[in-house]
Amino acid sequence: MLVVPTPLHVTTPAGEVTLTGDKPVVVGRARAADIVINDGRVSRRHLVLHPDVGGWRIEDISANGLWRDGCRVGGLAVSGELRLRLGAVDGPEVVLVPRPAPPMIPPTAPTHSPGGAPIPLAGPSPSSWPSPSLPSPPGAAVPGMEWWSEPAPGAASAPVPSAPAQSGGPDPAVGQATMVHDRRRVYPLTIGRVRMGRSRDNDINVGDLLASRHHAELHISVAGVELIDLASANGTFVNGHRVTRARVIQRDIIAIGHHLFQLEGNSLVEYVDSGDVAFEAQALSVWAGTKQLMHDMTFRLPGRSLLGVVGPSGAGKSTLLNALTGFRPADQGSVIYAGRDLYAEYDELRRRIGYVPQADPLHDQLTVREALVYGSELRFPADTTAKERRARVEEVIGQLGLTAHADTPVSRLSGGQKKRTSVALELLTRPSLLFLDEPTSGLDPANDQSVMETLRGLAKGGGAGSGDETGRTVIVVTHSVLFLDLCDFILVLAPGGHVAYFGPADGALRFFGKEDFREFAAVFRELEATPGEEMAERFRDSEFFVPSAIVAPAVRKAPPELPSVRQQPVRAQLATLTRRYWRVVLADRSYLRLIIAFPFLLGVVPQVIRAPDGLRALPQAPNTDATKVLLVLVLCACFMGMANSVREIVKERPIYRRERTIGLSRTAYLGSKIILLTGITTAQCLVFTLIGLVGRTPPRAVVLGSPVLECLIAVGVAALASMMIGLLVSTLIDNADKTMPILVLVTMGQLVFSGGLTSLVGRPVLAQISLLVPARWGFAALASTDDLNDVSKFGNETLRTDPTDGLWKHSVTIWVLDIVICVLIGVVALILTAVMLRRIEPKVTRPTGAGPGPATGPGSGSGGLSGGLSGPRLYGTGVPPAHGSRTGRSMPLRG
Ligand SMILES: Nc1ncnc2c1ncn2[C@@H]1O[C@H](COP(=O)(O)OP(=O)(O)OP(=O)(O)O)[C@@H](O)[C@H]1O
Repeated sequence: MLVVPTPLHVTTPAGEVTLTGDKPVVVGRARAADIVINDGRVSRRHLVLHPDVGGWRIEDISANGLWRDGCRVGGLAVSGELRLRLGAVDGPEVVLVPRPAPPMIPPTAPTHSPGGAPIPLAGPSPSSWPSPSLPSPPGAAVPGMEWWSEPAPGAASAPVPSAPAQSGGPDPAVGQATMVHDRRRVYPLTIGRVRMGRSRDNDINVGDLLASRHHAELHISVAGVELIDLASANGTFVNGHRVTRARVIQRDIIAIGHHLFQLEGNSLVEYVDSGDVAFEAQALSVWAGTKQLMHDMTFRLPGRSLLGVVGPSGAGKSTLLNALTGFRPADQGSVIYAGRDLYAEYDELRRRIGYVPQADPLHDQLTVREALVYGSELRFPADTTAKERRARVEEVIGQLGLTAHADTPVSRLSGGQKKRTSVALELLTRPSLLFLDEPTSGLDPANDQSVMETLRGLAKGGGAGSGDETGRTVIVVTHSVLFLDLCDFILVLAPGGHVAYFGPADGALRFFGKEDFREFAAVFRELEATPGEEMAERFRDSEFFVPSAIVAPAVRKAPPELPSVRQQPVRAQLATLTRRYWRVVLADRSYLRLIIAFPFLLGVVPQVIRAPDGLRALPQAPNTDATKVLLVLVLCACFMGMANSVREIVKERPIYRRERTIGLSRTAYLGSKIILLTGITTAQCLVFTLIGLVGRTPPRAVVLGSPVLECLIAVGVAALASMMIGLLVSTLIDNADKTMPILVLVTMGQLVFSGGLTSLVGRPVLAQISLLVPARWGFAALASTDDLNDVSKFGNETLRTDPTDGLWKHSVTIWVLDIVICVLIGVVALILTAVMLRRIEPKVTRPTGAGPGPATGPGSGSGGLSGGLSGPRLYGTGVPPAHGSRTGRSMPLRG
């Protein structure tokens, strides 16, 4: 007979669980703790619960101790109910209640589920909850599922009878309270499998385009509930983290798209994140080195709010936007969405964020509908049908009032319509939070007003029965103040990232003593002239400041590298992007005409050179015309290749940056460029080389039997390698205007280092540099085919004193070497381009070493808003906190 350890019921701010295992359990703030309590007063590893014979023992391993009834206590044995505070007299409470021991179990007890398969025992997900030493005996409670009714033998597929929460099990009502979203449906669970997904043949139909057709499966047994992701495109999440397989217990939040599920009693309750939830910034501070860019930024927005963020240039608006979106998380503080920590659960919650950058991420050549269709292909799982995507596209077109312009190219839209198209692109995935960076910049007042009205409409939603029932939180950073009265709340930033005002729009006018927002320019001047701390102090001392809560600042460690949010396999993305790129090329008629005319026009250039003797060797004189013809050939090809590509990435920067955050694959993006540009450049080279070589073909081939074919290959690889260099340049520069001078410079460099203008043999530095230049190798391959050493009589003491060039040798090895090295240069340029592309991608994690960290944080820093209070303030909105406020929220237990 084995002794089953006495169960211990543990209640913490992080949730409740009954421990039945025989291994010690660590409670602390560290993510690696078995029970994680996210509170600054709790040590990373605060206490250990040791199972002992006949009970449990507590070991204190904290810095600030365990507190009981106002006194610090050391290690204790748990004999009855024990209430402890961690880290301080008023620290988070842990309640320990021993439960009656289960019956003695014979060692031969079954170790398998009724179905026969071994089932991992339930516990907090994802995996490392200490599991009991023995399986649950028949009739006994299952760890983590003590509320679960035991099925009758053979009743595996029968519905689990509804059972009231037993003592010791979590109260279903409490679990319910942790969820602030709309409760939609309750699914009674049965022992067996429950499949969830978008398709109607699932047990639970998830009506969300972000869900895959067959998305995930719940395996329910007496031992617990296991969640298995069915290789979904968009991922299955438990408590904010993507999982492929995880055990779930009460209060764990399972997320599939916007649909959230929780075990409540013996049912699975579905909630839908419709966007109508509170959003809070809590004590956000950002540093760049030792400079603090943002000070204790704290505010709370109820659901369906439109917030306008204004402030003079350099006040910190972009810094705030980056912190709120998680693109560049704050060094200190939290962003709370629907009661959940955005940074901690970013992997899941980032998918609820829509972000419209200042530069519209749109291809001018595409129509509104085309832009949205391609956008939907990139954003939705590969198993969505074109019909499903099309329906959503038409829905957002209608929602944004773009129906009349659906087939208009983006280039012909007004500024306001263009901005609405960018917003439509974001709305495809129904984000609950929509951020816009200066959407009205450059717009006339009429368009400015129409965009702001659109944003207000998006915040409020269309009401019951509409396609957009509940609205969302919309945060707009703007320089334009004319229509700020359309905002529900205004956040005025003072230089240094201080809050100069936060509250209702009309309150801002009264606070700054203005009649109208048109007078707000004077406010900006005042903000620029006054230290940020002083402006913040003024606001804090005013009647407009509503301190509604005090929260402890949370110092954040750098978030881990997150997996990609890719919805589509790379191949599918490659196909979509290539089609879109091709459509863009076709739609731009003038560009299309140019790339078609290019090879014909350039092909004439070598023909202008008089070469009566063609490319052949003359018996008694050097044929200098041959060198000129070959040089012009290779140079035009290099120019053409680079000209094709040098603007391609820089002109699409805003699109690339935005699409990267929604899961665009770098490989697919670069691949689509390479495929199309290679096709265009190769076709151009074919035409151009054939025209250029009319009447002047090298007499003998080296390798392939056809001198023309060899010339085509030599010209082609030089052009393609130059094209890759063009892409690299396009990645490195930040402005398309810089492409022209760089193109000229690089082409001149290719001319000098080609070896056709002047001999590079025996010229140390020049010779080495030339080895990196595609024109050098392309020209060498042409020269090898033509045997240019002989044709130009190099090395012939009596006719030309120039030494022969080893790379021009008319030999198979040398010709192949020339081609291979030229190809390698292209490959290296491509690899560098892929590496350099990272530089222009939005950063989603804090750079290591940024900011002085907690030790020199706000408490010991410049003072700012925190002077006088024990923690940063939460500026209330003047309205009651939404039901999603953080207070009372249970954090999930982590394994
Ligand atoms: N990496 C950095 N290092 C040092 N200072 C920085 C850094 N990034 C931003 N800043 C400074 O932080 C302040 C806030 O910058 P931010 O771009 O957020 O302002 P902004 O209000 O968005 O300005 P604008 O309206 O001109 O876009 C500015 O003074 C800026 O110079």
